[in-house]
Amino acid sequence: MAETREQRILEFVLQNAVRGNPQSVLDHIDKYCREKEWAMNVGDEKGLILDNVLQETNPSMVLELGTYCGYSAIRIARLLKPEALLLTIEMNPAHADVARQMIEFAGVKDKVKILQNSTEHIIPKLKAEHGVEHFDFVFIDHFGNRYLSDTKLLEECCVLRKGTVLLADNVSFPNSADFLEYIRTSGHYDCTNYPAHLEYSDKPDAMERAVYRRQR
Ligand SMILES: C[S@@+](CC[C@H](N)C(=O)[O-])C[C@H]1O[C@@H](n2cnc3c(N)ncnc32)[C@H](O)[C@@H]1O
Repeated sequence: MAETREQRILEFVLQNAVRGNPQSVLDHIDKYCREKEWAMNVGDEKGLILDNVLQETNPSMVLELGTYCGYSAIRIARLLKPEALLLTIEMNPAHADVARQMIEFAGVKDKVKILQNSTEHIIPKLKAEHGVEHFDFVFIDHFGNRYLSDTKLLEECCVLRKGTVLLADNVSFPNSADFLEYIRTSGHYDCTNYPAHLEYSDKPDAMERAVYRRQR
């Protein structure tokens, strides 16, 4: 048996899912995490909110903070239009390695670029080193204590523009309270809350959509 939970999720997918079929990969990750071992993927319930907000936005450039095993990256990539791209940032090399294999197996690797380092290191280099002009959609799903500082960093680095949609997961948890207060009261965003449940559980959780209102 593989040593880490993330490797065990990958092993289950490689043995049971259909190669090149993103939905089959997602379904098998959900099955494993519901039946065998809980894991911090956005999951199927909040995944539907992610799908809907992403499809409404119809983005060309997408950023994700927190790749983990690649579940949400695959969810996003499978809905992107042909020329669109997802950059996803992951600081843990073991997680990035699992995600790379998961994304390759799902057949969406041409749509996803994993940037392996911490968000605070990568965000300031997005324009100079990764050719980014701006993002149309940002999925914020790393650790709650970084949500506020990284949102302000995205603003300072001018990678948001009027209409950019931020979608943040796990906003019911106390360590993202400063983020919620900022996006709801700064006047920079129009916000919508989506009540849901923590992945693979019946505990309450929520996502927050924040549409950037400022001109660059
Ligand atoms: C909740 S998981 C992401 C789940 C993933 N978005 C999904 O739904 O499949 C959070 C991930 O963020 C990573 N992370 C936390 N803080 C980070 C930071 N400052 N920079 C980059 N990655 C970070 C963690 O290592 C972890 O893999």
